[in-house]
Amino acid sequence: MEATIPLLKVDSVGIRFGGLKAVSDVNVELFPGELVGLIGPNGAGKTTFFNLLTGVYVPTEGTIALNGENLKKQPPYKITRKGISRTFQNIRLFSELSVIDNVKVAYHSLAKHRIASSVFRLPGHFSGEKEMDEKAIEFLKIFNLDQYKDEKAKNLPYGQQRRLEIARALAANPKLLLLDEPAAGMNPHETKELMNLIAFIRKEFNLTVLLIEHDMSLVMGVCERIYVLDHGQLIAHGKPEEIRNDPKVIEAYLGEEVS
Ligand SMILES: Nc1ncnc2c1ncn2[C@@H]1O[C@H](COP(=O)(O)OP(=O)(O)OP(=O)(O)O)[C@@H](O)[C@H]1O
Repeated sequence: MEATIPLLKVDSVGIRFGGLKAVSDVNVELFPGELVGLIGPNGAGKTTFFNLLTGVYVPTEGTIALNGENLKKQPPYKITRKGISRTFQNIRLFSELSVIDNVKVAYHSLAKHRIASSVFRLPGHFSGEKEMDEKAIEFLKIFNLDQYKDEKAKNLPYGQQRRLEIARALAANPKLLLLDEPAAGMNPHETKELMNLIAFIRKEFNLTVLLIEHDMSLVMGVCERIYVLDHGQLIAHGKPEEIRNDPKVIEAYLGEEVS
């Protein structure tokens, strides 16, 4: 089932902020095609871990390798080019740009570092604006957003903005997609649709997906494996049923719903 060579290998990674070990001695392996959850109580270090994977923070200890290549000290735009894309806990769209331009920005982030300013210039691998538009509309169609392509991103309802963020991340052609609470603020119907969509794009684009999510039943329902962080350390990892019954996880979530 699992390939023997991990797509992502995180070895004893950690980072300190002053006296606080926000992430400490974390080991994670993701294999091609997996859909894996990263859970943990508030302040456990989940978003910091994503920031380490994407070059926003440089680890103070340990190594991160994508397809065997060490990513240490690579800036975020280079890591995106190498195949790691993400969404953010708090939506970070270019709110004044149109929906389609928000997707096209992803192509430019592949071509060069100057993102917002370069929206109307052409990266080398597209022969023209028309081809770029067509490709962007293909992505928007997958997320049922094509009819809003000329709307400013800020005018979309919240759930659609969240979907647009994923469309943009996907347009950067990732191997590994990191989703930081993609269903936050969505109603149960939108959440279910989103999870189906994530399952669909994973297959369609041969993605590996690492998903931070607070909704336990959702994580347990869609993820094949789950890592659990608490106070910056991994306290458990395994299949959903193993995680659900793990005493350390239950203790970390004391008072919260685990299943
Ligand atoms: N840039 C920073 N400087 C100082 N402390 C930070 C910084 N970024 C994160 N932290 C701290 O690191 C710890 C982990 O934060 P992080 O946001 O990664 O947790 P989280 O698991 O994503 O939490 P939540 O579920 O609430 O989003 C927290 O104590 C946070 O205050």
